[in-house]
Amino acid sequence: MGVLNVTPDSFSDGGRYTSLDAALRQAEQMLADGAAIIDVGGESTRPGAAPVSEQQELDRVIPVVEALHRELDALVSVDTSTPAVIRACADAGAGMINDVRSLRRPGALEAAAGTGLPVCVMHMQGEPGTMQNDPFYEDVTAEVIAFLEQRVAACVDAGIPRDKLLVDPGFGFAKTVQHNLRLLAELSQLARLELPLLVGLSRKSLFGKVLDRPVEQRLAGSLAAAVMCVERGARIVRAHDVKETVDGVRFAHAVHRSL
Ligand SMILES: Nc1nc2[nH]c(S[C@@H](C(=O)O)c3ccccc3)nc2c(=O)[nH]1
Repeated sequence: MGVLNVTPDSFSDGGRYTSLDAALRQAEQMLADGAAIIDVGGESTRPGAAPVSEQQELDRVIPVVEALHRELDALVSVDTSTPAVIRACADAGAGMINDVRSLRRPGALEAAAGTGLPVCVMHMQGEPGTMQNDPFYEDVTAEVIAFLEQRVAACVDAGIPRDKLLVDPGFGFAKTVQHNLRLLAELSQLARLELPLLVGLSRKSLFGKVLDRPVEQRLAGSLAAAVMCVERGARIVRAHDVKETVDGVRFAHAVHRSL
């Protein structure tokens, strides 16, 4: 899953793709590099980021989704929590909803159910603006699993078939370094959910803290983590550096096929 940030303040490519043409070129490159999905995000979930209005999010995301669908026929995932954006993106040709808030906003469950699209639900405590203020867990892995089970049940109750759901532990969302490391070490336990596992670690501050690397020097750490996640059952890896990540994942698969 290649990351296409169309927010002016997304931390790793700060607004480089605000122009539609640049976004298309980047998406085309990621597909050529082996991405199966392009994840389009119009709301920066950076801690402390200014909230984006619904219209701003629509203006950023819809033209990109339409162009990706029309020009590249790509499987487009939309990183949004906003019901109006969920509906508009489905109409514009999006193929998947990726909501870091797990459809907890009022109307989001109904909007997602109405689109018939696959949905990824992700663990996060609280909101991006405050989530890193001293997050606490008795057992982070058990609590992430319980949260995901609860969101899966809410989606099924809202009419989203279970076979349209994916789960994601939400690395870097409301978690300390220790929480993230523990969650990765115990990632195999999420197999209990019996749903496809999506992970997103690419270039996150976790690598800055553990490896003391700035965001532009986190490829090695991100690749190590991607391979570790695949070895522990991850089926989709959300990444900025698609070409390199695809090679790492392909190599991990080759090793597993030898068994
Ligand atoms: N499903 C799924 N969707 C995601 N969207 C993101 S935004 C994140 C980033 O690093 O891109 C981010 C976090 C904080 C600030 C900026 C960007 N992370 C995930 C993830 O881990 N899983």
